[in-house]
Amino acid sequence: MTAILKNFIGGEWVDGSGVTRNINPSNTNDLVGEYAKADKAQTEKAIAAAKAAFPAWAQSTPQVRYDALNKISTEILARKEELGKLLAREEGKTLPEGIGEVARAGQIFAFFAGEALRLIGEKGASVRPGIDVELTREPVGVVGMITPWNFPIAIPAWKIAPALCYGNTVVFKPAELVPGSGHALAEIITRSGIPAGVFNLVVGSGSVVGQTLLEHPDVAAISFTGSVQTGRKIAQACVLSNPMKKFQLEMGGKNPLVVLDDADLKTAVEVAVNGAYFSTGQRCTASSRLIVTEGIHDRFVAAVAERLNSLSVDDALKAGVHIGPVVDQSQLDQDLRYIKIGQDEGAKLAFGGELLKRENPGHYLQPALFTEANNNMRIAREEIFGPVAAVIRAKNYEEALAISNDTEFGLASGICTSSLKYASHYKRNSESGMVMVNLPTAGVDYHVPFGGRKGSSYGAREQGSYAREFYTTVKTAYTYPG
Ligand SMILES: NC(=O)C1=CN([C@@H]2O[C@H](COP(=O)(O)OP(=O)(O)OC[C@H]3O[C@@H](n4cnc5c(N)ncnc54)[C@H](OP(=O)(O)O)[C@@H]3O)[C@@H](O)[C@H]2O)C=CC1
Ligand SMILES: O=C(O)CCC(=O)C(=O)O
Repeated sequence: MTAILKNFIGGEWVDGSGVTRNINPSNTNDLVGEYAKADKAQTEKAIAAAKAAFPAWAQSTPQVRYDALNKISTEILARKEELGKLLAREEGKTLPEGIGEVARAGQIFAFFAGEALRLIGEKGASVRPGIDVELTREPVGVVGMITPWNFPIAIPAWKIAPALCYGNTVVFKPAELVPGSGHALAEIITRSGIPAGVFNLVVGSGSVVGQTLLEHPDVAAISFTGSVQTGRKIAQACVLSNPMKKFQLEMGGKNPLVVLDDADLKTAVEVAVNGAYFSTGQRCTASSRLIVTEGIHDRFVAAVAERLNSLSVDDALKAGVHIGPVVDQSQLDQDLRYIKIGQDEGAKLAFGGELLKRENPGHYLQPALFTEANNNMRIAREEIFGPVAAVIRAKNYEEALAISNDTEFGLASGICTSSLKYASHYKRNSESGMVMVNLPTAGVDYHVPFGGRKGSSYGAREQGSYAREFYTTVKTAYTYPG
């Protein structure tokens, strides 16, 4: 029997009013851990603690914030193998992917440690004589963070690190499905020397903990990553709350990868397979639409199928595994539902899509490749969020670009080509927030902005120094020295 891991509220580890069980998707007999589940009253306590801690933290020096963030980074990086194993065990990413995600979280904290020292204001002259104008950035206040299950440490890191860096206080609600990495991160943060109340962890459901954060007048801002459906609810709640809350939403994608006749076939296949299927396709940046021109189409499809056939789908912790399990039964049901929808719509299932049996009971799905799909099919329009991609044939670059942009989403996009002309044109005309040339649509850097357009994102960009737009508010001060 392992102990129930507690929530962290106002500088203390506290019991919850229920328990969340964290199950390993590679082996559903394996209980990763049990976590105290917070209720509305405890969430309100966390908000009150964050509110009380805000004035002092907002006034803390850049050195204090640098030291805390740097300490967090150092511990995360020192423990990346152990934490990566926990992540792979609870979410189903492969071990190298899990370790990579943990390292990314450590690097994000290091980046924002430095960023704390770089935040300086601007001074200028007024249009009126004898008056000075100063622009400074101030923290926003208590920030509520609602995060998804697919990046259980990197996404919390890229919200919590900038929030603390710029002087905000935090109430963090990880996805209930994968509380382990969030809990481990919280433990590390509590050892960083930040004062009580500056950071609070409340594990619990979206409908209770999440909703309380949305409704509470003392929460100044909400940073959310997850589904479009929940994102819309969050937007409405933030606008209706009094006072209105600042919010940023990172939601779904239906990311296109264009493959042109002049692409290097080997590169295109690796880019497509990595972008569409690695991390079990459970990335908002995954390439779920492969838009391929006539001249390379058949060779590309055959080579992708051959590559998929060579991949090992198995327990995320086993050495040599390329693709781990789907995160849970409900996501697996969704993936299977869409595979059936694709077949019913007339697309051809050219590879995979079968449930797989492995040594332990887990949610194993063979990566699925559809061909003969068109862009009006539901499998080409709706986010599936699993190891499923559809190849759409295009006559030429112009048609490929039009199909690529014909979507309600606009997170990431990519093109494989050896033509500078088409690469440059695509970078300029692709309606997405992040565009890749001869690189997978998924798997981005941590020091530059992350975010999309259209239905994928709302509000200020995350990551890099652009994160300050969300986590600070600008003050314009006028002085007449007399
Ligand atoms: N863009 C992305 O990165 C992601 C997209 N998705 C998409 O969403 C689909 C469903 O995944 P799911 O996990 O259900 O996504 P959700 O959008 O439901 O969950 C994301 C986060 O929002 C919380 N939440 C849910 N409902 C509310 C609410 N009413 N108020 C406040 N917070 C809430 C969840 O809490 P709880 O702990 O209760 O789940 C979780 O922490 C996937 O199949 C995929 O298509 C999912 C994850 C990430
Ligand atoms: O592709 C990446 O590196 C990040 C993807 C992501 O943030 C997501 O899937 O939510």
